[in-house]
This record gives sequence, C-alpha cells and structure tokens, in this order.
Amino acid sequence: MERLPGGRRPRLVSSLGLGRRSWEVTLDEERGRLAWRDPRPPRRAGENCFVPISEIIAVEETEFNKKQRNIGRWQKMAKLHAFTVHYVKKARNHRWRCSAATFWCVDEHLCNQWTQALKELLEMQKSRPKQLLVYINPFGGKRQGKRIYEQKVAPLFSLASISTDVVVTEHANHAKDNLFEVNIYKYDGVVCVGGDGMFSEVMHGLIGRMQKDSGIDQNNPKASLVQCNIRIGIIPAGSTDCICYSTVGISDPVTSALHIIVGDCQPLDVSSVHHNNTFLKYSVSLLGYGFYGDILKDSEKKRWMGPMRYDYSGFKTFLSHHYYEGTIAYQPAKHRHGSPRDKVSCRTGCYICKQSEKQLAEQNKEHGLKKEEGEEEWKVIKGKFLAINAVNMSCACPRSPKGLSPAAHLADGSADLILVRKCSRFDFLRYLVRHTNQDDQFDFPFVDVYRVKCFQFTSKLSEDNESNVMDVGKKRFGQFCRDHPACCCNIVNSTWNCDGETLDSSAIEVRVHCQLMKLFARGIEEDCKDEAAHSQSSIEQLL
Ligand SMILES: Nc1ncnc2c1ncn2[C@@H]1O[C@H](COP(=O)(O)OP(=O)(O)OP(=O)(O)O)[C@@H](O)[C@H]1O
Ligand SMILES: CCCCCCCCCCCCC/C=C/[C@@H](O)[C@H](CO)NC(C)=O
Ligand SMILES: [Ca+2]
Repeated sequence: MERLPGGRRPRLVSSLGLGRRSWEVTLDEERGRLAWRDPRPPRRAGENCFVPISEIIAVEETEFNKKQRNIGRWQKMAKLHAFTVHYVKKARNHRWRCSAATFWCVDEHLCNQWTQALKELLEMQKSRPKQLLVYINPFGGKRQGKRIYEQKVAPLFSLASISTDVVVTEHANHAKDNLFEVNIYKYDGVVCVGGDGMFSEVMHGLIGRMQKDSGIDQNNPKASLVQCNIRIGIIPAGSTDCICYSTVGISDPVTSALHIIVGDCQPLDVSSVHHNNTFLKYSVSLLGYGFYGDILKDSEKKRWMGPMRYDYSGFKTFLSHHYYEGTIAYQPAKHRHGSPRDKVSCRTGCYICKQSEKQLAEQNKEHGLKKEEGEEEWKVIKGKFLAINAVNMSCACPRSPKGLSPAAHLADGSADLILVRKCSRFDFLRYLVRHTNQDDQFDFPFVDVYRVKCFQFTSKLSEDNESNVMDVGKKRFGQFCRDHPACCCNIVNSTWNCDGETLDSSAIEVRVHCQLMKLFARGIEEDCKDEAAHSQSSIEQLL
C-alpha cells in the first residue's frame, strides 16, 4: 500500500464475503489492525471482530472447495476468489490458539490486492524469526517431546514459513555442546522442547558461546557478561515447566509456538553462580537450598516415575523436616526495584522492568557497571534454615500458580531471596500450602524475604571445615546430629537446586545479571477480555 500525504498509513476498506454473509473489512495500517464488521443495523448485526496485524500468523490464497462454495445464491453467479487469514485467537487463562477466516469476493483483482497488502504488512514485522534451531529432549517430562513438536508445533512453523534445523538430543549436554559448534549467528532463535532442565542446557550453551566468542572469562564472578540477543523459545514438554509458565502464563505447546511465530521478546535476568572463582552454573528461576534441593536430589533417582517423582520426593522431604545451618550475606537491590511484598506483579510491558532496561542502557554507555556494586553494604544473616530460595522470577508453575515469590520481576536486575527458618512441621506445611492459594506466603514470623542483587552462602559445615580439620568419620558417616538423633538438625550439607539441576558445591556466590538473555515471550498479559480477537466489543470504538 502506498503512503498517504503526510506519511500517514492507508486504510483498505472493502465489502468481502465471510461465511454466508457480506462484511465490511478494514485493513488499518495506522492502527495496525485487520477488522471486519457486520454492516447491518445494530440490532441485526452479528459479531464484530479485529485482529492486530502483529498477531496474524499467515495469509494464503485459497481455492474454494465444494463445501466452502455452498454459500447460497453466490454459488450460481460467478467464480469466487478467496484468501485465508490465520491469526492468534486468545482464549482464557493465557491460552492462544490458531484461528482462520476465509474472505471471498468475485473480483480477482480486489482479492489479490488484499492478499498482497496483508503479506507486505507481515513482511514488515521484523522481529519475527525466519530460521530457527530446534533441540528436542525426547526423555523430558512424560517423554512426549518429539510427538508434541511434530504434531503441534512443526505444522504451525511451516504455516508461518519458518524454516528449522531440528536436533533430537541423544544424551544430556548434547544441545549445550552443539551450541558451541554450530554457526549460531545464522539463526534468529533457538527453540528447546523439554522442561526447565532442557532450557537450562540451551541457555548455558548460548550464554557460554557468547562469552567465549567475546573473550569473557566466565570463571570471573565480577565479569560483565555479554548480553545474548539470540532469543530462546520454550516448547513445554517437561515435568515442572516453571520458566515457560512464569513467562507466558500457561504451559501449553501451541501457545508457546505462537509466541515464537509472532516474534515476541521478553528480556530475562540471569544469576551467575560461582564457588572459589570457579563458574558453576547460571540460573533464571529457582536457586534453592534445603527443601527444594533435597527434593531434587531425591527425585533424580526416580526419573522413571516422570513428573510424579516431585510429588513423591516432596512428601518424603517434607516428612524428613531437615534444616541446615549457615550464613548468608547479601547486597539489597535499590528501592526503585520495588519490594517482594508490594504485590506489584510483573506483567507484559512491566514498568519496573522497563526502568531497569533504561538504566542498563545508560550503564552500558558509561561502562560504570562494576563501580556501583562495590560501594553497597553487605547485610549478614546467620541461622538454621529449612529452605533458602533465591528466585529471579515468580517461579509460578501448574503446582503453584502464583509461584514462590508472586511479585518477583522477570527483568529488573534483582532476585528475591526467601529465608524459611527452622519451624515446626505444621508451620512449614502452612507455608507450603500458601504456595497454592491466594494468602500471603511471607506473612509468617519464620519467613523473611529480601530483594537482592547478589548474595553469598556458606554452610556451617563448610565454615567449620575451613576453621579446623574435621573428624573424617563425622563427615562421612554422621548423617545427623549425634547428640540429638531426633532433632532433625542436619550436619551434612543440602544440595542447591539450580533450575532443576544439582550443584556440586554448597558454598556459593551469586550475582544477578540484568536482562542477560531474551525469550520468545511477552510476560504474562493482564487478563482483559476486551482484548481478545473475536470479542463482542463495539467496532465503532475501534475504527
Ligand atoms: N537425550 C537425552 N537423554 C538423557 N538426558 C537428556 C537428553 N536430552 C536432554 N537431557 C537432559 O535431561 C534433563 C531433564 O530434561 P527436561 O528438563 O527436559 O525434563 P524434566 O526434568 O522432566 O522437566 P523439568 O526440568 O521441567 O522438571 C536435562 O537436564 C537435560 O540435560
Ligand atoms: C501440601 C502442599 C504442598 C504444596 C507444594 C507446592 C510446591 C510448589 C512447587 C514450586 C516449584 C517451583 C520452582 C521450580 C523449580 C524448577 O526449577 C525445578 C525443575 O523443573 N522443579 C522442581 C520441583 O524443583
Ligand atoms: Ca528479577
């Protein structure tokens, strides 16, 4: 379409057939919308609809088949020309589906004009991927990854003319190692089909590759890491799928595929985890010691149970009621980042994350990133803890729909550090139950939560190890406190659960890297029925 005087974008308005009736169809480039309304008087009019151009998946010329031609008197009059618009239809609970509308008319030229105008507009959507590298874990979750990709995702990618190179992994770390070898720069994104562990693998491959190519030493805990601009798309096919759920609002392969197709972009904070100047891992969701570490360690031996392993190990770990002694030192995040208890949820276009983005851009310009950290004071907490959880995002998942920290932000450059101190089994159960309902899970005297930009943890055991050479027998065989065998005081360390993977060290140093990577997602959208395509909203307000 040609530009109007003054650079204004044009509107294409035609009377086109859809189903059995004639509709007034408008392609409004200025507003970025395709809309169709029933031109009959209001009392007789049917549904009025609009679709943002950014949510059109594909446009195709369509051959009218016999069934479609059964549209009353038109059939006898003339040859019909048609085109089909495939678009995102938003359903309840953040679920997206692919819907289609076939418009027809007798004028071939008009039909071509419409098809061409729509295709040109789709070409202009520059954030959409054209070529993707896909890794499928065939053994994640209920072992359905390959089937989910082939049946639900590949047909949508093909409809949207996205070409793919697909790797079905043959062993753990296959995807990560492969990302150090392939020419990643020819891809617009990497897709992982699997759970949080598979995502973690792909993320380590991509971030690691970026640092290697830029000559950054990942073992330096203070290094300013290079941002990774190649987006990752997650097709959920794991056991928890927490990262997908927390960034999209639902664990649904079709919804995720559609977010990839429309080229959504959600920056994400990443924590680096080090021990003694050695890089251990990155984390984007949960870094958990005590309860969640023990669940993971136990559940790894029961992978054959599938997702049920977490329920089994969760129950067992709850009954064991172990707590761990240690010291945490942290640097608080600035107040402008809000607070974990302010009930300001991170939603699409989040103001707090936008502020952090601006601040990051300024810092990158000035190269002043390192100075700020050294000047802040460290706060120190010693104690006996049932759980220490550091979360970079809410960690919402189907088991806990609002997550471990409902007001945590995806891209604010901070993590929420949750300390659950020694308490009774009953109180701990009350705390866990609040993960599943609307009550405030931080409203307990034994739970503290802080918004932090970095922290360190040392277990009592490693402190003792450092100060005196320990009794080897106590270290190897002393599972529990010998003086009080029934007190649940644990003299062995717990394990860190890092996005569903275990860490080898209990003493760790953690730093949040603001918006280090990007996902094909847009964060969780506010539930707004009016926004849904095919809504009953008055078209007069829209045009
Ligand atoms: N072909 C493979 N064989 C064995 N393990 C694999 C293979 N491909 C990937 N993995 C590993 O499997 C682990 C778990 O995979 P994934 O995260 O997909 O499923 P999950 O653990 O069931 O789900 P979740 O992480 O959501 O709880 C990952 O750490 C990944 O490194
Ligand atoms: C009696 C009520 C019990 C309620 C228990 C609620 C449990 C909520 C679980 C939330 C876990 C969210 C953190 C996600 C962690 C993932 O990284 C990891 C790997 O997928 N999953 C687990 C379970 O560790
Ligand atoms: Ca964050």
